[in-house]
Amino acid sequence: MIWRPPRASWNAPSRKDAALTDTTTFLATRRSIPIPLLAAPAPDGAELDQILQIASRVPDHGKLAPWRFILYRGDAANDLGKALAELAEAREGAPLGEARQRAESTRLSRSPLVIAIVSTAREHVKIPVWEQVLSAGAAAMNLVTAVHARGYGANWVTEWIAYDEDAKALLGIAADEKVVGFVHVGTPQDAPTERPRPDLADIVTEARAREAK
Ligand SMILES: Cc1cc2nc3c(=O)[nH]c(=O)nc-3n(C[C@H](O)[C@H](O)[C@H](O)COP(=O)(O)O)c2cc1C
Repeated sequence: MIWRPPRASWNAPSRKDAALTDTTTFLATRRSIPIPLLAAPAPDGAELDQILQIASRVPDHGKLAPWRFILYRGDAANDLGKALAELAEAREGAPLGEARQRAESTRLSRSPLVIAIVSTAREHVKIPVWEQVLSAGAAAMNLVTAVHARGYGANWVTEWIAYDEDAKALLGIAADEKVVGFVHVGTPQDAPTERPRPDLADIVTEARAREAK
């Protein structure tokens, strides 16, 4: 069933409460979908534009927009997969086995759409690079959330191609840019199983006032 985002009305307290409940349930139950379960269709046109708009609507100290998105789909995804397989083969100096050949050549076409989130953070007089990178992470998470909110599934991976300069160049990513993630997008063919989540007791502490002298 497609989860439809509530139309929040922030002026009416009763509607607001209802909207927040729905949003909370959505956020509390969202899960990544394994890539093999992401089939066509993927969002496109105005729906994809809306997802990308939401991804770019994130906290961004200094309004630098220190991130960008690249879409891989269709013939381009197939062709770039072949190029990645050739690169892997050249690296290893021997023909890839059948399974490996398939894995590399379908790296960007296992799902109907892959969206790279690229950090374009650079030194700035006021805004630390760290904060620019954090904003890019927020953009990636907003993208994942928006995809799920539209009733599709997403999975955020990096894999070797995120850290290999030759692979990055093939994919249109400059040496001074960093891959935040490749988000695979499609229509879930099955519900994912839940995974263990951290215990709040392990990750939350309460700050205490200093001891009185
Ligand atoms: C930056 C980043 C990189 C990741 N790279 C990979 C990866 O290369 N391969 C992989 O199997 N999972 C990777 N993951 C984890 C998947 O996204 C994983 O399916 C996800 O953590 C599931 O979380 P969820 O159940 O909250 O959706 C990565 C996660 C992050 C945040």
